[in-house]
Amino acid sequence: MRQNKEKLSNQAVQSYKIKSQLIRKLRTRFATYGYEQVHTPAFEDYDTYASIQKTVNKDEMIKVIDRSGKVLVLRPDGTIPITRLTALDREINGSEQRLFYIFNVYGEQNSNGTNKESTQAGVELFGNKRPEADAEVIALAVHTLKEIGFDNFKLEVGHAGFFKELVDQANLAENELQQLQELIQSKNLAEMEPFLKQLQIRDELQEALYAIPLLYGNPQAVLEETKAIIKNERMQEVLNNLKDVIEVLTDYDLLEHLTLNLGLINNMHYYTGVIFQGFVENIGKPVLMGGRYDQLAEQFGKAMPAIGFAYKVDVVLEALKQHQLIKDDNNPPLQIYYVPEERRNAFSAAKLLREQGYAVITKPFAKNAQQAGILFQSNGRVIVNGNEQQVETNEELLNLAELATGGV
Ligand SMILES: N[C@@H](Cc1c[nH]c[nH+]1)C(=O)O
Repeated sequence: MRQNKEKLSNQAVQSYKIKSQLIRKLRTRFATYGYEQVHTPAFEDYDTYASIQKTVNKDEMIKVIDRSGKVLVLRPDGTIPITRLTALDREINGSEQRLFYIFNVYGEQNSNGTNKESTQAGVELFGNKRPEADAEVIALAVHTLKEIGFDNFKLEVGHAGFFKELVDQANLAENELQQLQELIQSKNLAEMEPFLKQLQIRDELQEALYAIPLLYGNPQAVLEETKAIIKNERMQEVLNNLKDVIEVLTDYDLLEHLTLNLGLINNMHYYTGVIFQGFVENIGKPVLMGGRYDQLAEQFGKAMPAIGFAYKVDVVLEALKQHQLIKDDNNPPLQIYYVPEERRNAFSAAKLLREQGYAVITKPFAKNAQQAGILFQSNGRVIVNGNEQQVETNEELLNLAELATGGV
């Protein structure tokens, strides 16, 4: 029973608390897989950013001008700065690096265009291009998704190379490619058929593209179906790679959470291998995205394979709210009231309780004010929940504090 439990009326306090609990959970789990936290500045040099290929769309970046007239950009993504940090570190030479970050990214494209700032919590594993590395990172994504509390979630796994190989053969114009991606992403087969018909491409290629949205479901079954549309050696390699990763993942015992989706297309342009997205029930957008990007580090002068993912923390919070998974475990601070002669005693009691981890607010007693908590009154006794009590020892004080806050 929590007698003095008032709902925290302050929305900002409440939502920040929930956000920090989530972040704490992710941070702890990332660390238990051997990942170490790093940070990079929010401001990046625009010129460096603009010169990187396969980065974020320049129009979507938020630019700022400093006093000297230099154009800066607010980091639109976590992977690029972390890759640069790692690539430029001279002490890192081919050795594996497991890093994680929790920071904000900025852009014009975030959440329906209004919210330009969003929090990401991500991991990056550098220096390992084996399927075991892909599986480790995917397993960490699933582990954290489970831990956050969602019952029903799916991790969709695909491959950046698969779609790319097929469309490379089709020689499409930029706008055609864009349209095709959208049709595949929305699995819009009805519109896809006429769209593919009017493209000037071989029948066989049309059929393969039409099949992509259907290559979705149980990993083993999809791997089997995909064999039928393999067009060249490169596509075979992609399929073999996926098969290897799925095989390692089998030993993590989490196949039930995996869906193979060969129509998966991630927004970032740097992906070169396995890609994946985490979805929870009834939320239309992914809560996390990730994949392998083996060529990004080369742009900073070091060849370094890499794979990682990032949670869109704000989307997770939205999902938690919708799934009513937010536990109301707010304990409002304990209030200690005092009459003037008892102020010293009240302060010393508050100090002791704070040292024990209680949140305590002290206030002069006002007659008609609401007084849930402990009142230090003039005769050396206290009133808790309307009952007068004796308090002489520290132990008695702790018992009273427990009584006043509802205890456990
Ligand atoms: N930076 C990617 C996620 C990611 C992290 N590592 C690899 N991919 C994104 O914002 O979508």
